[in-house]
Amino acid sequence: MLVIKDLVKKYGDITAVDHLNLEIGKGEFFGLLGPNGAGKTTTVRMISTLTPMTSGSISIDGQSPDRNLTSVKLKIGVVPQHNNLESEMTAWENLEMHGRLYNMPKAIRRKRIVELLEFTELSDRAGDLVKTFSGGMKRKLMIARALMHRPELLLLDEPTVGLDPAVRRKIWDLLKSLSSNGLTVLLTTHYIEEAEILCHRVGLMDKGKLVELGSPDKLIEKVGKFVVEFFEDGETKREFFETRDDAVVFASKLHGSVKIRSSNLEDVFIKFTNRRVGD
Ligand SMILES: Nc1ncnc2c1ncn2[C@@H]1O[C@H](COP(=O)(O)OP(=O)(O)OP(=O)(O)O)[C@@H](O)[C@H]1O
Repeated sequence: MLVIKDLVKKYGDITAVDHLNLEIGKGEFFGLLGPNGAGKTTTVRMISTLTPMTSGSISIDGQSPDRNLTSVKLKIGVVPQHNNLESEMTAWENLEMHGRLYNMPKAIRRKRIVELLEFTELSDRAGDLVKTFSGGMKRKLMIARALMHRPELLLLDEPTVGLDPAVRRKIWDLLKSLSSNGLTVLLTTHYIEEAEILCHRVGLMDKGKLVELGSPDKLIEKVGKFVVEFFEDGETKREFFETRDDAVVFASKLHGSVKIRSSNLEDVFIKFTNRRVGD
C-alpha cells in the first residue's frame, strides 16, 4: 500500500529524515517509534504532502502523493499532532466542512457525520463549539474528521500525546477497531506501550534513520525476552536472557538492587541506540 524509498529531508544542515526505506502492507498497523526529533513528524508530513521531500520517493498504491492528485489525496486521512480544528465551529460543522472540501454529496456527508460522531462517542456534543471540548474530545474529533472521506490509509502523528491514561485507552480502542475493519494505519509515537499494544510492526527511528524493524515480539526476541536490571558503578545496567531461568542464575550472583522483568520495546531501543525513547 505504502512504499518509501531512500527518503531524505534536509533542513539546512539538519538531516531530519536520512535515507528511510519502508513498506507498509494493506491492512497493516504500523508504528514509527522514536524520541523527540527522530524525524517521525517530518516523515508523516512528507507522506501527506505537507512538507516537500529533499530526495527519494513515496508511493501509495503505485501513485506518488502529490498535492494536486485527487485520487491519492482521497486515499489518505491525516490526524496531525497539533489541534487544527476550527474552534469557533461546532463538531458537526468541522466534519461538514471537511466533507464539503472532499466534495462529498450532502446526503452521504450527513450519514457519515452521524456515523462518525457515534463511533467517537461525540453525538451528544455535535452542536457544541469545539473550543468547549476537552483535549481527548478534540483528538477524537480529529480522528473522525480524518475518516470522513473513507480513506484507505490513516496517518496519525502522536495521537495520544498529552492525554490522560483513561482517554488514551479509549483512543487505542477506537484505533484497534478501525484496524480490525481493515484500515491501514501508520502511527508515530514515543509511547512504548502504545506501540506494543497497537502495532503489528514497529520501526524504531532515531536521528532520522530506521534503526530496527519488526513485530514487537520479534524485536523483543532479538534482545532476549528477559532482562536483569541492576545498579553498578553509579548507573543502571541491563543484561538480556532468552529464559527466565538464565536471568535468575545471573541475578543470583549480583548484590544490591536487582530486578528481573520481561523485556519491552524500550529495552530494544536502548540496546540498538544507547538512548531511551524518552530522551
Ligand atoms: N520546519 C523545520 N525547520 C527546521 N528544522 C526542522 C523543521 N521541522 C523539523 N525540524 C528538525 O528535524 C528533526 C526531526 O524533527 P521531527 O519533528 O520530524 O521529529 P519527531 O520525531 O517527529 O519529534 P517530535 O515528536 O518532537 O515532533 C529535528 O531535529 C527538528 O528540529
